[in-house]
Amino acid sequence: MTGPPPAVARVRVAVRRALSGLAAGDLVLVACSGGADSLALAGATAFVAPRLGLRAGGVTVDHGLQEGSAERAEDVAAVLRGLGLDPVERIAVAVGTEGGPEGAARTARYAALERAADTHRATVVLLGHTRDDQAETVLLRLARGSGARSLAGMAARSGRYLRPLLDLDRRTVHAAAALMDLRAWADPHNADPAYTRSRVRHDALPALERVLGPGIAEALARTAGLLRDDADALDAWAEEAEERARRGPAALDVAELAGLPRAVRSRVLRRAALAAGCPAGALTARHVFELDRLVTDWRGQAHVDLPGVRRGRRSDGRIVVSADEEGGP
Ligand SMILES: Nc1ncnc2c1ncn2[C@@H]1O[C@H](COP(=O)(O)OP(=O)(O)OP(=O)(O)O)[C@@H](O)[C@H]1O
Repeated sequence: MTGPPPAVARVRVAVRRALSGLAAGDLVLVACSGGADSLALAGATAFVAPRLGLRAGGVTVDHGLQEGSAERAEDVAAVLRGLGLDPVERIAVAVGTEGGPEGAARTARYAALERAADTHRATVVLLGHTRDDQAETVLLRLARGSGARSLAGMAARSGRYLRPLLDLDRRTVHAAAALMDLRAWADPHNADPAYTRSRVRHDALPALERVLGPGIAEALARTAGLLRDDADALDAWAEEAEERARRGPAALDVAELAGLPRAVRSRVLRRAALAAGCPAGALTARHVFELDRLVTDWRGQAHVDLPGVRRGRRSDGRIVVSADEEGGP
C-alpha cells in the first residue's frame, strides 16, 4: 500500500499535531479564502479531524471588494462542502476604511470569524498562514523598527486561533493543494504592487535571497521563534516587577523601576499605561520612552501626554498614569 505524496503527508501531520489536544466531538472551523494555503488546510483537516473524533466545518468570508466576489465565495463554500466539511458558512461583510484597505479587510474578516465560531460553538478556528507568511511579517516589522514581541511574528496558537501550517513552506503547501486536486483562486491583491505585503513577497524577499543566498524565509521564521521565547520571558519578568513596584492602584515606585533593565522597565511602564486606559493601538514606543525618561532622566518635566487623554507624571518618588483632567472630554 502506498501512502499519500510527501507534501500531502506533511500537511496532514502538521494538522494532526495542531489538533491533537482537542476533545472528541469538538468542532474545528477552517477559515478558507479559496487560496492554495487555506484550501490545503481544509483538505487536510477534512481528512484528519474525523480520524481524531473531531467535527470539522469551514467558513469563507466575502469581503465584497471585487466584482464577482459573492459567486467566488459560493464556489469556495461548495468546495468545502465537497470535502465533507459541515457546517460550511459563507459570510458577506462590509469592509470599512479605518486602518487602510488591508487592515480594514482584516478587521471585518476576524469579526466574521469570531461570530461564526460563536454561532457554531467551535473550539478552534484554523488559519492557513505558512512559514513564508511569517517571514514576510517579520521582515515588514523589522523594516518598521519593532521590538522583540512584534518581531516574534504570528503565534502558532493565539486564543481560539491555530496556525497549523506555520512551520511549513508555501511551496510544500501549494503542492499539497494541487495533489489533493484543490484548485486555488489567485487573489489579485497578493500580486498587486500597491500592497506592501505583495512587494515584500514578490520583490523584497527574492532580492534578499539573491544577495544573501537561499533560506532567508526559514531564517526569518527562526528568528521569530527565538524572539517569541525572549519576549515571553521578558513579559513574565515585567509582570512580577510590576507587582513589586506597585504602590496603590495606578502608581509605581521610581526606585524599584530604576533598578530594572530597560527592556523590563519599558514593559512595566507600557503595562501601566494600558491598565490606566491608553488604547493599545495608539500607545507607541515613543510614549513609553518619554515615560521612561521620568524615571531615568528626571529634570522636573511636567508630565507626558499619552493617548486616550491620559498623562504620566512623577510625584513623590512615584510614576502615576491617570486621566488627563484638563484635556479630558
Ligand atoms: N476571505 C477569507 N475567508 C476566510 N478565511 C480567510 C480569508 N482570507 C484569509 N483567510 C484566512 O487567513 C489566512 C491568511 O490569509 P492571507 O490572505 O494573509 O494569506 P494568503 O497567503 O492569501 O492565504 P491563502 O493562500 O490561504 O488565501 C488564510 O490562510 C485563511 O485561513
